[in-house]
Amino acid sequence: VDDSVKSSLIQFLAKLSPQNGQHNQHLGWNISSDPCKNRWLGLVCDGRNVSVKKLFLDGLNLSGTLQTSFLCNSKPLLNSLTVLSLNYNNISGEIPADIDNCKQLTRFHVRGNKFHGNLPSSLSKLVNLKRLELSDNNLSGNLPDLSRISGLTMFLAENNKFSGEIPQFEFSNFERFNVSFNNFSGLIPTDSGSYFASDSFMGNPLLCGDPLPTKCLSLKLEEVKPGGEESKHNKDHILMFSGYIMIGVFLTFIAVFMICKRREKVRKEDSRNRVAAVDDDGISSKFSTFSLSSEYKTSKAEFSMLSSESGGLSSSLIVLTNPVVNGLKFEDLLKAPAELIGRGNHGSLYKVMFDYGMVFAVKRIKDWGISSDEFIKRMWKIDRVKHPNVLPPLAFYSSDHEKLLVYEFQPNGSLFSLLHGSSSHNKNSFPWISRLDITGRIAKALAQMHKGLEQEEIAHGNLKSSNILMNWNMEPCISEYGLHESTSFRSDVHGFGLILLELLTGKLARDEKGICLADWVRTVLREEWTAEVLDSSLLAEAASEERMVNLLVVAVKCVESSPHARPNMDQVVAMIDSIKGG
Ligand SMILES: Nc1ncnc2c1ncn2[C@@H]1O[C@H](COP(=O)(O)OP(=O)(O)OP(=O)(O)O)[C@@H](O)[C@H]1O
Repeated sequence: VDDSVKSSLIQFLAKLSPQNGQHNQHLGWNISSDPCKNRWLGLVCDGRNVSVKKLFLDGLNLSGTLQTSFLCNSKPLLNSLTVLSLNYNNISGEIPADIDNCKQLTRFHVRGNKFHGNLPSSLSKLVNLKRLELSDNNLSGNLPDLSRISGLTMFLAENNKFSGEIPQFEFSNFERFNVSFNNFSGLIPTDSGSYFASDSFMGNPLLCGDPLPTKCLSLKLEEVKPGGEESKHNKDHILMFSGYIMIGVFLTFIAVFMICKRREKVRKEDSRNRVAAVDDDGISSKFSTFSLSSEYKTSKAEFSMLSSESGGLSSSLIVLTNPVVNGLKFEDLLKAPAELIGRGNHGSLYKVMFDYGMVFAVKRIKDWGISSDEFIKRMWKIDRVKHPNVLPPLAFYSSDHEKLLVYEFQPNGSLFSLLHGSSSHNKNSFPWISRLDITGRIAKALAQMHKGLEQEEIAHGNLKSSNILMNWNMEPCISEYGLHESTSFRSDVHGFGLILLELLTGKLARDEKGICLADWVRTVLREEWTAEVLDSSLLAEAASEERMVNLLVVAVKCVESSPHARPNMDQVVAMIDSIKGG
């Protein structure tokens, strides 16, 4: 990477972190190293490690100003940068107009900062933009004509002070849309109501039309022609329109008031039902609930962590295993706003957010008959074995009835979502070389965990692609190690084999009809040993088919029906190393 790019990046970060260079140090950004080869944190490069593609600087407590000129006036950075993500910091000032020089941007995220002022009209020139996230700032004024950006699929702008009309976006393309709690006015664009519920529009007193309950009669104005007798009608209509607006405002206030009252009632009932927790110092604290405004096309539930399933915690032993949590208290965790992001066979997963920008993933384990003491011992044993590609729990809570694990939230999704999620249609972005790299890293991490926990006989127990998370650097991290009851190392090998098959075939580990991928691959290969099973996007690459087939052989060994016929993870690592070297 050019020296000019390095120095632009460093200056860009320095403006975001004005007090001192602590962030540069913390993230390893220094002019004598290479951003790609030396893996500067928060930065993702292209596969050849020559250009900087993505910047993820979320939740770092950055408090300066955004000086996009360092990125967007600097060649070749302005042509390579596709993602600029600065969510959950304290950045102030305005969004600079020269951002439009970063023509390749597909994602621009500044949620949860202190930006103010109008959005620059140049933002609408970012024609490659897919996701724009501006929520929870003090931004104001009219929106620029963002409907010009035809590929936009996500627009989140709730909790700002935007005014004027909502542009006529192509709502059918949108996965997420939210403009609630602003000062938008006028008619909600037609069709939007069929894609998004009232939650996406509420809290704008002058907004009317479907899907809000406030009926909108502004269309009548357009029917009035100017001049003569009609101008009297015109005035009448304007008066009538103002009357309707007043009624609309009144109704909206009533609706918002009723919703607040209902929430208050639910909150009171919840806290009454909950048991007061007593922490290690004997301090009593009540749990309270929050709920975030829903912004999902699919109706995703959002909760405080304990609002949905808790029957009350019977004990309050907390063990923090990692100082990264910055003195976080258990009750802080319970009080913070939380969003339920998954309910699997072995429990639920919540995304928990704090005011100061830390975001955690909290796993609540379901139906595991292990005693609290046993669980605590097990967690300490697991905590002793570390690998950079294994996500360690930061803290945990254990009672006989309740077991919670706190992890750092990983913003880039899982290997599962990368392979099968909505954005996975562009398989070119997941080339063979990255897939091979991921398999090598997971295999090594798993081998090390198996070796370190051999005596204790603690395996992962539920290895699958949704438990492989992509960290800020888009490196894979094994999550939820050892959280399962009956486990064996050879069943982890089977799980790993299935992940290899998913990576090689691009198919789900179990399809909609319940057919296991391992069975399907075995059936096809029994007929004829063929590369037909491989993901077509891999075959389309000019990469070595021989290496893919060799990896397929490893995968098939790993998913042997008899556990004894499977290799151990050390053997798997050796096989993958020889494929990589070959
Ligand atoms: N630390 C994390 N950061 C971000 N996302 C996470 C984190 N941990 C898990 N997830 C994601 O949250 C979703 C739900 O996780 P969860 O572990 O509850 O489900 P699961 O792995 O499908 O089921 P289970 O492990 O219970 O069988 C998954 O898509 C997973 O990839």
